[in-house]
Amino acid sequence: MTDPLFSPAPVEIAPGAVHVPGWLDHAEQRRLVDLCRAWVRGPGGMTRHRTRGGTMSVAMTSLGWYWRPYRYSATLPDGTPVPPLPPILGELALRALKDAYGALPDPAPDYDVALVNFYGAGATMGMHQDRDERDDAPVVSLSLGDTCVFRFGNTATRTRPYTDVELRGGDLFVFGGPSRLAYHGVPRTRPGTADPASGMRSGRLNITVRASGLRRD
Ligand SMILES: O=C(O)CCC(=O)C(=O)O
Ligand SMILES: [Fe+2]
Repeated sequence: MTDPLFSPAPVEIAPGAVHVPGWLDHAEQRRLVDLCRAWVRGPGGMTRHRTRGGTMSVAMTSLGWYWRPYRYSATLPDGTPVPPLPPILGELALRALKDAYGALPDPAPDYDVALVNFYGAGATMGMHQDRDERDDAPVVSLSLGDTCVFRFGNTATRTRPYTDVELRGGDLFVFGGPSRLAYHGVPRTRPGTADPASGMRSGRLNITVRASGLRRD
């Protein structure tokens, strides 16, 4: 993606919230899909957490820190330490900021956690804020597999005004600055839309990379 003529163009959805369609090429998508398969087989496994709204339809694994509603911990439920964030995700997050915003903030954020979400057919995610981090670094979201409707709202309410964006496999979405605490959710996915060249036959994966602002001591 170095030729500017072929670079995907960022689209600003709200101040600080940027969608970059087609950000990851097929090889990068396949690499991430393979890594996700390995990560979900890792010590943290995949969990459908119970939240205030009931059991989530999305199955999740955490990397770097363990997330469960509504906090991060340095250990897994069995008491073992959470392995550090895979370096490739920190590197992708910084590249994402450069491409979405045109520049890297100084100092560069210290990304240390990622949540990997798997959406099978019918899975959705209700409107919520990502507010368990103590660092206001932008959230970097990577989508793989099936297309979804990503609803990006405002910081005051779970309801309108919001913008519905189609996120396809390979798309990047970054939200920071005035949009960092905007409500957002996934009201639906579009089963069967995954490009087989991405290495995904069905379902949707989403990886959000975040800076927890927490210290392990
Ligand atoms: O699946 C998505 O695109 C969004 C996921 C999300 O909002 C989250 O993990 O907090
Ligand atoms: Fe979120």
